[in-house]
Amino acid sequence: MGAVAAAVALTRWWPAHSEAACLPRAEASVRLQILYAQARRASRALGEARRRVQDEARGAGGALVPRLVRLVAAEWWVFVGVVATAVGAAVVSLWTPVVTGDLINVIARSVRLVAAMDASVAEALRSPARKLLALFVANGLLTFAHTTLVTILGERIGGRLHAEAMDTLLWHDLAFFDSTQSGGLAARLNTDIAEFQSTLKKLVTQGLKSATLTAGVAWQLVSLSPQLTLTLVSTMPVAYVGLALYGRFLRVLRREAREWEALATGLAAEAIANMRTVRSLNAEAAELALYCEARAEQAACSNRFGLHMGAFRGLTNTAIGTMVLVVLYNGGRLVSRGDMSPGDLMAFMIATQSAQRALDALGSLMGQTVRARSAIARVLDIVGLSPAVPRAAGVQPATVLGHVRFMDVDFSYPSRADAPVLSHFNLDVPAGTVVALVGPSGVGKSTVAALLERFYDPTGGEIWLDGLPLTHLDVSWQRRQIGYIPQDPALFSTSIRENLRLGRPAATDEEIAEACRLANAHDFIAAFPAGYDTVVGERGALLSGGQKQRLSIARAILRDPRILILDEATSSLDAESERLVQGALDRLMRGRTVLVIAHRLSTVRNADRIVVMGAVPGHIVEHGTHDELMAKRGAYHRLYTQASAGKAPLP
Ligand SMILES: Nc1ncnc2c1ncn2[C@@H]1O[C@H](COP(=O)(O)OP(=O)(O)OP(=O)(O)O)[C@@H](O)[C@H]1O
Repeated sequence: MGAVAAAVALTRWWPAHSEAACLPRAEASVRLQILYAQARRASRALGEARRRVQDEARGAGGALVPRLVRLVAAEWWVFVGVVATAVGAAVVSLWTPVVTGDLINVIARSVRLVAAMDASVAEALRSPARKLLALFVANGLLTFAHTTLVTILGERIGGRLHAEAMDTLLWHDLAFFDSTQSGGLAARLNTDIAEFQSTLKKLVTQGLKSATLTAGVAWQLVSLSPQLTLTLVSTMPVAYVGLALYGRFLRVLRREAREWEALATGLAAEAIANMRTVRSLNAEAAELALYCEARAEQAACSNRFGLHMGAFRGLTNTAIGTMVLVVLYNGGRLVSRGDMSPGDLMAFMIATQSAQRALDALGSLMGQTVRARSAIARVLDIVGLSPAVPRAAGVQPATVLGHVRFMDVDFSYPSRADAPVLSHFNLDVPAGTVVALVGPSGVGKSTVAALLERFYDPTGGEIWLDGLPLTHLDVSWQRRQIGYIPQDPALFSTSIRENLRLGRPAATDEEIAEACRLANAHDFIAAFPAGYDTVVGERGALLSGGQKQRLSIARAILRDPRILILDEATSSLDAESERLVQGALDRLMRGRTVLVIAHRLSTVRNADRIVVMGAVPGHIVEHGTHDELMAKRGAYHRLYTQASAGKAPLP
């Protein structure tokens, strides 16, 4: 016990005093604890989601094993092939020594009779030699087929899991991503699926082989001495229960290590993705400290896991050794009473050793299975998530005018359920009009846009499009009617052409070029050596803010939506870029319903209606046209005059 405690202390001490200890750990620790708490919360949320899914599906295969069976059953023909070839190869290896023995017996006999029966010895040798050759060839063919099929099985199941997890994530609630580290999530999916694939392959290769060998040897044992076999079998449950309990404990340790690992990978991904910010804030050392700290925690957990895994394996060996001893002891008594010959006892012990080797292989495979089980549980947690906004349900009206109404809408973000952002919020945007939302930062302007996009559902009240609640509409259809131009448009790291095609996959090159002309983007694209095939870098890093904005407008033109949301679309641009972008926007806005979320009041003067939001959640302070609001000399007038005089930042 003392040795184990000392080893545990060592595993805690070692990573903390490695390289990471030289770094500013104090600050890193605080942020890390927060991140870890967040990761645990996300993991708990996933666990809860899993339990919910399991409860819902209870009886229809919600638990892990039935879900795994379903996963494997989808590839049943490959699986049957894999099992058949593995069992076949094991049977061949059980048989090979028997036929080899026959051959040796013939050779032994021939040594005695060679002088008299030369020809018949050669004849007698032929039959076992042919059998042995057939077994070798069969073994070769089975090995070839098995290896091929196992690879196919692993790749097909892995591919299915990747696709299902990605499909779930692409449709899942944004609230989930608000509280989950995306880098960690992607990494976790990759490593977890890889771990499951590799264990599955080992299970159906070594596992099946060892299991078949064990069964074959068990049969040999029973035929040698049923009494001794009973002794052997009766000692097994004691060892098994203890080892199973230990296995459960190991799973918990493994999961904890994986959580730290996912956190560390997420931190690395986040730092790499935000490299410019890291550099400009001189945050390299802090990020490194944070990363090393997370890695050190992961290493401590992994070391603890390794320690207990060692103990687990040691216990397994001791348990098996003890079983052998018990058998030898009882066998000795049988021999002394004359109930068993010494030769049979020797054969029994040899067979027991073969069983031990096979069980040993199964034991170490079980260790890996423990890891793979938690890995696949985490992947299935993700696959089992069900979004609050159903993906394909509801009506798809034939025409859309674009009349939007918010009626008594209450909303708070799921991650901050106790902080209402909108309460009893009302807004009417008639079809074809431009409504601007203005007000101080943080009053919920962007939230209104997010709700209209149905990124979240309101907690109270309703949002209507052309007189139909959004919850009655097919969400994909609804989003097709909306073009969203954010302040910092997201571009993918592919060519300009492919980025624009995201707006309308079927768009021709001519249509793309026309949209870019309307968006004042064609000239700058044509000036690039690769033109429309220019790759824009991650998140469009190789383009300026104004260029990205104009591409985003061209994308919206291609989409041709009835409703437009402009979320501070020109606020971060210089005067020349703003002129180009504003020109493009004016063309795009014509004849559509537009919701403008404005920072700069100068950009909303021409709106049909301006809605001023106040600090009380969802409270509309006043609304009207620019002239009406200026004449009222209220909140808008105050904001406008302060902003024009440069006394206050524009809201
Ligand atoms: N994903 C989120 N999860 C939790 N809270 C959020 C989230 N997004 C915004 N909030 C909170 O909701 C409130 C309203 O935010 P919102 O972005 O809608 O304000 P805004 O008026 O658009 O602000 P700004 O003009 O600065 O963009 C803020 O208190 C903000 O902290």
